[in-house]
Amino acid sequence: MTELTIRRPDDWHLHLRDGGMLKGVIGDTSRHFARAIIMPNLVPPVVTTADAAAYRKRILAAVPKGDRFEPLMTLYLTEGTNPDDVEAGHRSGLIKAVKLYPAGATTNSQSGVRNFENAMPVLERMAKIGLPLCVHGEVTSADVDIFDREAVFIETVLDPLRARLPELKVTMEHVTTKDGIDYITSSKANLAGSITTHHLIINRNAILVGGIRPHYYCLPVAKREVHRLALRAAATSGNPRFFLGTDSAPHVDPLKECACGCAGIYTSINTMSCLAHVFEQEQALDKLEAFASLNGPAWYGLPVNEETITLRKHAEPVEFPKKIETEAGAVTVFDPMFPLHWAVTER
Ligand SMILES: NC(=O)N[C@@H](CC(=O)O)C(=O)O
Ligand SMILES: [Zn+2]
Ligand SMILES: [Zn+2]
Repeated sequence: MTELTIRRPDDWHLHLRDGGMLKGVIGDTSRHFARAIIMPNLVPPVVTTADAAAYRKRILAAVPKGDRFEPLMTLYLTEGTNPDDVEAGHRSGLIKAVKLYPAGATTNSQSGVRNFENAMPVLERMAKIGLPLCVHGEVTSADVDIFDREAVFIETVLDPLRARLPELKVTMEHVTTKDGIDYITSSKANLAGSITTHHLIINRNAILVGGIRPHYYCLPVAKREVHRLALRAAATSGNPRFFLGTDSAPHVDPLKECACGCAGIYTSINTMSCLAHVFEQEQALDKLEAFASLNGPAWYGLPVNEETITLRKHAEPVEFPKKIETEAGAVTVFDPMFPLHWAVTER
């Protein structure tokens, strides 16, 4: 197959940041994607419905002319979040999910949840009104190895929470382990998972072999090969519980290339090319539409996109810039370490 037309995809986990960075990255998403779940981990975070409404306006103002893009807004869950504000935001149509960051788990998560008891009133309200909870599923205790943090989170936080609130819809975001995949597959209802582009392509060797490579560092950190293979099997299976969330997370190069670099990989610009490559390798191009365009809307209760995009396989490799320039500074683009031949055809 050398040409594939699918419904226009959506990105169910995206960092757009703000200001000059927002302006520099938004076009790489709106070129291919119709909608995206927008992560609220700004500084300060997007905590209230009013914050989300203002951020949505800034995003729409930055969308390049001619692109149609709908930001799906989320709220950053804190121990002080007001359940009435969350419900009002959801009922108005603005708020599509609430995001749980365990405090200290990842970039800008300082305002996240330390004591889950304090978040229960909001979580109970969400279960009642059917508003999904998106989770960064890692524990943060110093005694848990960083490669085990997802598995330990499932066992000690997620499973007890779901037992206590079985009606709460939970999206386990950026699943990186076989443990996560198995947990989702074996659950009966109200649990789904997003998978990033880069976790389908790299394992932990990419970060550490032959020198330390900060542009492959993200959280949750890439794991062993056995986990990558489990992610690929899940993404290409067609199982409606799994869908694309790129977790494209731009940081300017000086903040990545230093003694204590930020976590995050920038993939918006070449995600669809990378995914077509992966799905072709797995002989599952016929499942790409389910993963990128159908399963996510079904989970979030939204209509699928009516527009389509066409991917074409070129004989010569398709080149992407090594870095994009933004007003905030240069951002290195994810390098899959193999030539890309698939590209979205220009409209
Ligand atoms: N994925 C990352 O490595 N980084 C994200 C935060 C997150 O999604 O955990 C970011 O905001 O930079
Ligand atoms: Zn995260
Ligand atoms: Zn993220």
